[in-house]
Amino acid sequence: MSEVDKLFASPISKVDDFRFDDAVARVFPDMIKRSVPGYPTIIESIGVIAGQYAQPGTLIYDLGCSLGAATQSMRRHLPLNGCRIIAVDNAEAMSERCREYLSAQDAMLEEAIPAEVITADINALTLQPCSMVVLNFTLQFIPTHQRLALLQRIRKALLPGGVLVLSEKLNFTDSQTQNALESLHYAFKRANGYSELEIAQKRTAIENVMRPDPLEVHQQRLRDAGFSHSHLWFQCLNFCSMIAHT
Ligand SMILES: Nc1ncnc2c1ncn2[C@@H]1O[C@H](C[S@+](CC[C@H]([NH3+])C(=O)[O-])CC(=O)[O-])[C@@H](O)[C@H]1O
Ligand SMILES: O=C(O)C(=O)Cc1ccccc1
Repeated sequence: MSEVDKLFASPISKVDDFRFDDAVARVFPDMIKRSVPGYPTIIESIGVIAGQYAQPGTLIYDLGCSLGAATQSMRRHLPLNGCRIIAVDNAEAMSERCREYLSAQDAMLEEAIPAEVITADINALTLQPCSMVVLNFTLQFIPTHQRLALLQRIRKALLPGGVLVLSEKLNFTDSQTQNALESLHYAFKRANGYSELEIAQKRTAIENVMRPDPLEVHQQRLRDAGFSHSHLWFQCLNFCSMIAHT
């Protein structure tokens, strides 16, 4: 269903800001796997984390679900325990394809917990009581000044014992660390077949729309949002994932 990402392979006279449009949606599985070190491990582990923390009979949110990779993983790992997943994305190109992928999964799995896809802005969505929320590389696309309010709403919706899985690209305040890990990230992309031109043009496309924070900023913001404890459970180069507890 998915194609090879060649979106930035030819010279572009003026690189536009990155958007989750139809062209991106078509190549997204290939793009994210070749761009985010550790992505397959994170996706698989989100299913394992759901197995540990999703409470029977409750709701799980996958916010900024793209094509629903995290939702699919949770459905592979969770028993039929009365849980239900709501996957949300405001990009129609993504949410429409996400519905198709989940229907294909329905046909593959004999029984899976129900999953519904909503096309909506997660900043405007009323969150119902839930035991787990996934923000897998989504918060970095939310304008910085709106991030705390979103985390506060997630914290309020979570039931006692509930968790947030927050995966993000990281920035480092120490320039030596920043340069070393950024350079290794570009080496990772080259090793996955991206050219210097593709790396440079993609970098220009995302620089105004994706703004990574340092780990300490995330940890303080999670505390400010009311989470009692958060910890890193995964890091590969400048990409990480955290679990925040109610
Ligand atoms: N305000 C918003 N409301 C809803 N969706 C949004 C918003 N802003 C951005 N998005 C959506 O967040 C997703 C970010 S991709 C997530 C990968 C996925 N989680 C995965 O597990 O494969 C990460 C990446 O491409 O690096 C896109 O689909 C956006 O449309
Ligand atoms: O490609 C990059 O450099 C990234 O940081 C990750 C990414 C992956 C998919 C869409 C946008 C950004």
